[in-house]
Amino acid sequence: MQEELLNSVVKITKTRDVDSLEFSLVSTIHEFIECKEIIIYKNLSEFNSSGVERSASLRVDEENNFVWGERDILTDTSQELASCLHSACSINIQNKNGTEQRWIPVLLNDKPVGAIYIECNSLCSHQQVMINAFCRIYENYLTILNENERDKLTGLLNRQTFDRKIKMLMERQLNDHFKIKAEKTNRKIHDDSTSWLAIIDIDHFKAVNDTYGHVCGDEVLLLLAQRMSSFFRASDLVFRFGGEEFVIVFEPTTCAMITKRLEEFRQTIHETDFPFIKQLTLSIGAARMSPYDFPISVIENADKALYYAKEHGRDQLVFYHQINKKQSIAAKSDSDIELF
Ligand SMILES: Nc1nc2c(ncn2[C@@H]2O[C@H](COP(=O)(O)OP(=O)(O)OP(=O)(O)O)[C@@H](O)[C@H]2O)c(=O)[nH]1
Repeated sequence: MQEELLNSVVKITKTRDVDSLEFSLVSTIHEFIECKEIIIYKNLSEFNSSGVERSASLRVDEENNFVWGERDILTDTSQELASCLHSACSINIQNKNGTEQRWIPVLLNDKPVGAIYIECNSLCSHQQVMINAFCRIYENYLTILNENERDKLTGLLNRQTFDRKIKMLMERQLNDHFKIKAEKTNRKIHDDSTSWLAIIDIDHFKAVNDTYGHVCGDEVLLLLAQRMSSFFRASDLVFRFGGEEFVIVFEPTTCAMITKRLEEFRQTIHETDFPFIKQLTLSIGAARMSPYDFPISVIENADKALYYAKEHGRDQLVFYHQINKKQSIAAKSDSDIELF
């Protein structure tokens, strides 16, 4: 038993990213305690977003099959989960049928950033100690991984995390794509719905630093990052790519919807009063991300669109698929001028 326990600790601490850590914790708890359900919840308000995410989850169905759940953003949470996240205290309910439900808070720097839900038969004291120990190991390791995955200044996901997250997203998208293809006869498909990648770059940021100093520049970056986290959905991934450049990867949606969201954000920032500076403007380059694309080529496309936006007056959103059209229109009007 002791050897098994030690092996489990080795398994948990072997992971190198938060997603694998969550799966490792859930499967380890399940190995030692026969649970009906285990769920890891994330409190998104700790990452400047709203709501609660149901992250890794495992359920045992009526035929005793293990079913891993899909990630989901919850619009409504149970009262017990809400008070566990609010009070940072464990909540335990004993049911009449001999089962129990537990919500154990997960703390990061003393703040409740999530909770672990366990539904199982009544636990003996030895099992309770073990569960609490696993949760604390998870919490300690999460603190280290979180520091590695996030940018120190803004708290957004960092450049290093991008490659791994994007690979996972592309794999998921490809699976969904095949699933949808298989179901195509039964479902109405929005063919325009794909993922999108946008690069958001602050205009003339060097002037902000040069005029008001780096501390003010840092404050502007932090405020903009907070705005991004609260404006976009928690399921959209926001990265600080470096300097004053941010990358957002959007869940599948239509071109019309993504245009509306990005334009609204650009306009909101245009109208926001930042400390010291009168006005901050953004240039945005965006590109479609289909399941068969290489991430590097999607970034290159978004970067070309961003370059076009910078070259053509800044403070605007440009899509990669629009550039050729815009260029041929410009070439046409140039030749029209030459004719006269
Ligand atoms: N305060 C602060 N400044 C940063 C940070 N990282 C990069 N910068 C600054 O960001 C500025 C980027 O300048 P440029 O690449 O010339 O871009 P820009 O002035 O925004 O001009 P355009 O992008 O062409 O509109 C440089 O002055 C960097 O020093 C940071 O973490 N904090």
